[in-house]
Amino acid sequence: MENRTLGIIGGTGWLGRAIAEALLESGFIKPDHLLISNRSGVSTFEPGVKLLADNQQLVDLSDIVVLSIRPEQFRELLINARGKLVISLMAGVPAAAISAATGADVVVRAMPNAAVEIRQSFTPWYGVGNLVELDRQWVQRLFECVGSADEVPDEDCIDYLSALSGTGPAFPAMLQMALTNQAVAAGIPLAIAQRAAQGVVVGGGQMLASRDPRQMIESLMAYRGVTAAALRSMADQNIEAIVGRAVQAGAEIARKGM
Ligand SMILES: NC(=O)C1=CN([C@@H]2O[C@H](COP(=O)(O)OP(=O)(O)OC[C@H]3O[C@@H](n4cnc5c(N)ncnc54)[C@H](OP(=O)(O)O)[C@@H]3O)[C@@H](O)[C@H]2O)C=CC1
Ligand SMILES: O=C(O)[C@@H]1CCC=N1
Repeated sequence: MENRTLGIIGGTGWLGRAIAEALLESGFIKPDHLLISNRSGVSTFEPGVKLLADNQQLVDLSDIVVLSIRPEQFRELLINARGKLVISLMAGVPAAAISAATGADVVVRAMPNAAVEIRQSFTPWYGVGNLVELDRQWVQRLFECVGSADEVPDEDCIDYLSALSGTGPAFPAMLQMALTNQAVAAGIPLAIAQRAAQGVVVGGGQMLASRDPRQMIESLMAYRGVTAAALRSMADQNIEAIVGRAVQAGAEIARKGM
């Protein structure tokens, strides 16, 4: 299983590059079993990792092919991947469209997020076609090299989770900006507002790595003071519905196809 060659089309991009680096660092893939392709010919990988200009050559030399290009770039991609396991990271491109365009009978759709950079992505994935147990385990282990991963029960979960977890740092970044901007509007100096908001998002996020969010909220609400007033205001304005609509808006784009 470890001797299979993995080819990453778009392996010098944001996701592809971080995943490739993690696979090499963890020893999951040896440099001579990793192939990368892009259009520009620019790569900063160690010399053992082959950079190819020809996507079909990458496919022919690979057992497993990862598509880590943007959906609009996929429309121009011409490859025949019949007989290969194709793993797509693309948002909003259905497995059926990938099969039709590449000839691959077995397609895995996976949805990591930008936290692959720090090996803390959550990656849901779903296989279409006859994905054998060995490949299933391989895919799971591959994405565990960049964080945690789960096989999900159907392809629609991928479209929904593209908006929920594929967006990665986007929601926390939005919260951090809102906290900063509102603090500045309330008269707090900008640098202090920025540090305070970052402390909330980063420090709070790190605590939640090992704590249950409901218990955390209940513990802080028990003071019946500042936190309770702030959170009650959010609940009164139905924060869950706002979050739900935001995720649905993203999921609709993924379902509609890009
Ligand atoms: N970034 C994110 O947070 C997330 C991204 N995704 C999905 O992952 C996919 C990749 O995104 P991301 O890594 O951010 O994108 P990037 O734009 O960073 O990377 C795309 C890569 O593809 C290469 N490329 C483009 N066209 C071709 C081609 N025809 N043949 C070979 N290589 C090509 C580019 O290199 P060059 O220009 O040299 O060709 C580049 O290295 C997208 O489909 C996106 O939907 C999913 C979840 C999160
Ligand atoms: O926004 C996008 O389309 C991609 C997929 C999920 C995160 N980034």
